[in-house]
Amino acid sequence: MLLSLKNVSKTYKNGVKALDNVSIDIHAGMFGLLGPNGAGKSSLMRTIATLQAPDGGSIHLDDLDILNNKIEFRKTLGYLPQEFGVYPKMSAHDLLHYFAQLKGISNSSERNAIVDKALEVTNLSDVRHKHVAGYSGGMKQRFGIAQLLLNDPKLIIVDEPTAGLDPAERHRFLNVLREIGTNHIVIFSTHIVDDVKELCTDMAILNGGKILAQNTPKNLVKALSGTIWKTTVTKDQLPTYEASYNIISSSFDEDSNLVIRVMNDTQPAPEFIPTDASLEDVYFTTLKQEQQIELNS
Ligand SMILES: Nc1ncnc2c1ncn2[C@@H]1O[C@H](COP(=O)(O)OP(=O)(O)OP(=O)(O)O)[C@@H](O)[C@H]1O
Repeated sequence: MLLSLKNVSKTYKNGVKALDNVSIDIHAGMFGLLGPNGAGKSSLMRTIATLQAPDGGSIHLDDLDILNNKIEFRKTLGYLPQEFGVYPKMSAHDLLHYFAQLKGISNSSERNAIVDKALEVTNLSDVRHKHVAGYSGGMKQRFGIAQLLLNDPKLIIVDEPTAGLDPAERHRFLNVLREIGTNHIVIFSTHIVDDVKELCTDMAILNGGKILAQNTPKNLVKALSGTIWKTTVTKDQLPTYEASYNIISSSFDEDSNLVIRVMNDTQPAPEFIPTDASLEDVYFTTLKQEQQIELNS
């Protein structure tokens, strides 16, 4: 299974270029689309979901030209938007049966099996008779997944599902995605680096509507190996270090020391010690390099 985008661009009427010549191949498994607010993630998701037309480019799911075969494509698509509707006071069980009927699954034993499976995969079997309207944020997100699993989609698109979830709910939700990611293409957008680190077999970093990097999280981290250094500084020293070194990030450690991380091919100064590269380093250096290219152009 392969989703292939070639030169996909989108400029909104207000002149914002949300997608700038995006070309990317996405295989079965969990694909993480990582980018800051306004990067173009939702625009890309909506475009792949055929909810908005790009100005140019093509998108194929295997041999199917999806932009010219929307109806056929949508039968194989499960899309969970960033914000989805308000639910009526109906139980998850009844609501899923209702949606399954709308999707044309009229045979009741077939429908029972499909609904039971969707509830099981999303870990909602125990709360199937509770009203969805009263569910927590995380349960609602999982219900959204249960709903899109009803028609056994090949491609699942989930737009920033972990935003606003507490750590336990986030963990539960990521586990559900991990389970369905084994036999579907799941594209999942987030601005949380840890989501991608924990979950994805392939990833891309998007900013300014452009794909800045694509690879497995492991390979991206490996590419930075040997170039990341850290040292502790005082708050007063920070501006001097900022002026002299390529600081990727700064944060406080468990002893409340301010630790800076720097990218450099060789040891920047004697006080720096080498440290393992992280996916966060990859994310920040990629965004920073892009910023520098923009400034120099
Ligand atoms: N319908 C629209 N009309 C005009 N501009 C838009 C529209 N939708 C998005 N934009 C702009 O396009 C750019 C990309 O937005 P998009 O929502 O795709 O980014 P995002 O990465 O999903 O961000 P967020 O995480 O904040 O949702 C932003 O500058 C946004 O303001």
